[in-house]
Amino acid sequence: MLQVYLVRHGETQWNAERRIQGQSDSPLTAKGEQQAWQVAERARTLGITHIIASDLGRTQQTARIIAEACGCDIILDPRLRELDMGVLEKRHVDSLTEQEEGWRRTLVNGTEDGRIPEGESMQELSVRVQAALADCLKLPAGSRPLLVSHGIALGCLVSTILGLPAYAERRLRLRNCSISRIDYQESPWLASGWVVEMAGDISHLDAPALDELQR
Ligand SMILES: O=C(O)[C@@H](CO)OP(=O)(O)O
Repeated sequence: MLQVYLVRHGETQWNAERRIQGQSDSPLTAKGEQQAWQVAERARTLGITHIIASDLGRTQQTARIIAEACGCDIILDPRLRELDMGVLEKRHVDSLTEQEEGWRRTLVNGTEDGRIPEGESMQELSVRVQAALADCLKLPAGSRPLLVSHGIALGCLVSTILGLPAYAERRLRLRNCSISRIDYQESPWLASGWVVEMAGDISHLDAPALDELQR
């Protein structure tokens, strides 16, 4: 049975300031680095064989810390990037105009193919993160990959495995440096496929970050 671990990157400067990142980027805070070391310490005990990370700076920074602890190389995969939030990237969540807030809600509330102008739909996000996950099935037998990605991207992956719409990610709290695990289960009796073993576990963290975009 293939076990895949999912880790959201550590707290960043813009997470702490409640600024929308998407595919824009800001560095980890000191607390974010500490979270990354703590999740790395936990990952070290899990027999991780591959670290596959979104190519954005914050995920690479987190992945480097985990890779050092696990003694693995990092494979970068742009399909694990955060949802492209178009013209709202870099904006403070409390500074949005009524119209901009409407665009954000279109996504959050799951309007079919809703997107922020110049951004990506949840459906598009879902297709690319699922493709990245499916490629884990091509790794050699006995592999145990750990994916380093983002709040909405990982939430979308877990939601869709559960058979929920991609926008159900808002109902899942995946804090910075939380760990989730999904397994590919082959079963003649139950339907074969991905199974969620745990989601959003932060028991290894001394200083969990707030879920910064919650209101
Ligand atoms: O892009 C962002 O602002 C947040 C949204 O949850 O994602 P992450 O911090 O995980 O990249």
